Amino acid sequence: MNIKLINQITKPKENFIFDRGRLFGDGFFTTGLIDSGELRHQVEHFERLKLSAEKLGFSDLDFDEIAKFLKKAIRKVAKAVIRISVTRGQTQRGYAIGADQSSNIEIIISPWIDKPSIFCEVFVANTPVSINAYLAGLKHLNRLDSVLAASECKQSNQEALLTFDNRVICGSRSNLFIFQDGCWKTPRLNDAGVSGITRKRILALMAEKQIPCEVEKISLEQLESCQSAFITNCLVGIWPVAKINDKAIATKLSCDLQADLNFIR
Ligand SMILES: C=C(O[C@@H]1C=C(C(=O)O)C=C[C@H]1N)C(=O)O
Repeated sequence: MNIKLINQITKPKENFIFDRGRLFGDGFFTTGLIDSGELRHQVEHFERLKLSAEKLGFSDLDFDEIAKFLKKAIRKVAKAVIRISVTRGQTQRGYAIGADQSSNIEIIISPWIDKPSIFCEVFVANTPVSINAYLAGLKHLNRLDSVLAASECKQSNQEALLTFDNRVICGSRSNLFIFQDGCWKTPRLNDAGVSGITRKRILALMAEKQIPCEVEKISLEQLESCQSAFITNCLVGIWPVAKINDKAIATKLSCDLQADLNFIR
């Protein structure tokens, strides 16, 4: 544990690390896969960053410059996980946003670790999802609900599902698809959850191949009675579910869909 004192009364010029992202979660991010020196689906990742910047009022970001920096930073990276975080930069104390904000962009490259097993197991977390219709869909830095839900997992092949008011919204680090009543379904994210890049790609591929998929409210009862399910994010791609709340479920439909979409993460 580290304790640090930043006393701006006795040392007003002390170099402080009042980064708004660290202090208030004032920022957003995206996580992706570097393959052969390139960020896979970079266009979609940058679209997401631009959408977050616009929604949260970040006006000083030059995405061409970020792309140039990124290209140089990852050009020799064979395979890794990348996280691009944007915060509203340094601040004086207090929530109000100063006029002279200068965003901080942090690019973290971490070792690639593939999913630990072919199938995953999901369960309904005790931690409820955070509800906020204005922030819904954004991959902003306020991730405490995901942190607490993920801490409920006992094994690396588990995913905790975040719910609210009998609705399943998403996983702590993923989106969810279920097959129920003859159709694929994924939760509507109008008041919570993260609109994942992989989720968006799969919805587009399904539409292109005329595979029906509804974006709608999904109840706990629908989750428990579904015929198949999978979770998605940029690192796992499509991860078929073999157990829901410790009850075995068929994986064939999810595996077949992966083949039908010719899906590559
Ligand atoms: C939280 C990050 O990324 C998310 C978390 C995971 C994970 O825990 O496996 C994977 C992808 C993202 N949804 C991050 O710090 O990169």
